[in-house]
Amino acid sequence: MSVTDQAFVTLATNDVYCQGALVLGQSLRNHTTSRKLAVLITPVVSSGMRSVLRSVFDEVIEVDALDSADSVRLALMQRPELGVTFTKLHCWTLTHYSKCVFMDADTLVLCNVDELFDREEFSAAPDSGWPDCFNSGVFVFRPSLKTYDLLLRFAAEHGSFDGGDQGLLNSFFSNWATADIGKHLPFLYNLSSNAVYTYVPAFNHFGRDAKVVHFLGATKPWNYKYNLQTKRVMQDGTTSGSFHQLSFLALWWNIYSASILPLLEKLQKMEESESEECKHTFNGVEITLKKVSPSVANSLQTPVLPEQTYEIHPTASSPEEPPFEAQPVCEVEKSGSNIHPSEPDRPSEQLVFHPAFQETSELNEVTRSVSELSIHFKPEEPSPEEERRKWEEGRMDYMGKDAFEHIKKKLDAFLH
Ligand SMILES: O=c1ccn([C@@H]2O[C@H](COP(=O)(O)OP(=O)(O)O[C@H]3O[C@H](CO)[C@@H](O)[C@H](O)[C@H]3O)[C@@H](O)[C@H]2O)c(=O)[nH]1
Ligand SMILES: [Mn+2]
Repeated sequence: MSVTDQAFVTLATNDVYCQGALVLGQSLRNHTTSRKLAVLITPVVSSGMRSVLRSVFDEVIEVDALDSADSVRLALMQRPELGVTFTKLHCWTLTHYSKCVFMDADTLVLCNVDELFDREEFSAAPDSGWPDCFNSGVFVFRPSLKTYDLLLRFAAEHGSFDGGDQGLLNSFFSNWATADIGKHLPFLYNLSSNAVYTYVPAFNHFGRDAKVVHFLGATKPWNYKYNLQTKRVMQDGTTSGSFHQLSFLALWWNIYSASILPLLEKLQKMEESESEECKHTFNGVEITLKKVSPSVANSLQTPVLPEQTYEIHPTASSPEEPPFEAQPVCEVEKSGSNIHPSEPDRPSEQLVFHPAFQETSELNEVTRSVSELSIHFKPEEPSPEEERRKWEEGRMDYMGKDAFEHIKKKLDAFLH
């Protein structure tokens, strides 16, 4: 029975985070939620991505990155670092819902979590870094313009101790840690993927009951590459991960390749660039499918069946990026079913067929010839005028291209 006045809400301020929102939305659908799905976006999200979002979410709601409550707005304009934070707060304006569950775009549900709607505002799970604070990646709230206004005022007045929404919300709902244990969601509803290795025995003991995985931190699932043949996440040389972490990442990519990629293809026939790869290009995002050259593909000895555990053939992927081999990640199907034996959308059931290649090749050839899937963030180069304006406003990129070492290099080049 569907409940129309309650919703899961997420946020994607750009096309990159949309990839996460889509996988989250699809995971909620796969586990047959009875609630509505809503996504907040900002004006920069491309029209193509919006139409893909609409096929997964019931509502795609555009909000301004900085708008609303005029008196507070000015004060907030002085604090550009609160921009994204502020955008998350817009979820309180969704007053056509009586109760909502906010979920970060970098979360993924592993089973139906509709029971979260039995909780009251403000319920959240402890943060693994500082358990007296809650993590703001999953929380139960009641939309209310009054609360929204109070939050904006609070933000303008006090800022955020961590510069993000989590610090702000923890200061605002400051009695969360002590007032009502009913508002402490079990950690299983917001399992940070790094907790998998920070407390291994606990993960081994409780992890099978995980309900929501949260890929918090700098490296998101879409920053990895995925091998479609082996259904493994490929290691980029700088990341290491435990078996379970990689399993969760593989699950993310499995949903992405099985359910999201076909939606993107429907929208836009894959652009065949060189013979080697196919690309989807959105606003600042490029989704790439790399093909293995036929000779390499033919050299694969093992038939590619998703249920099978097999060794990765090193030539199956690009030489500079060896697939992750230290852990038996190909067992992701098994590990998944260990966690929730009865869940329907475990990776093993999902096979990816790429229509762009189907016309020319047989099934096996398809899975053999499409090898690597990756998403690239391509920020648009700011114009010289824009750069100059930033300098004049004192907004240099001290850590990046305006770092002293770079400026020194330029000076040296100039003086020589
Ligand atoms: O450019 C961005 C950045 C963030 N988001 C949204 O904001 C959420 C939070 O950002 P995220 O990158 O997921 O942050 P975390 O790595 O999860 O870090 C923590 O710190 C954040 C800032 O306080 C909190 O929002 C998170 O809940 C908390 O887990 C994302 O999931 C998205 O929904 C965007 O849409 N665009
Ligand atoms: Mn997050």
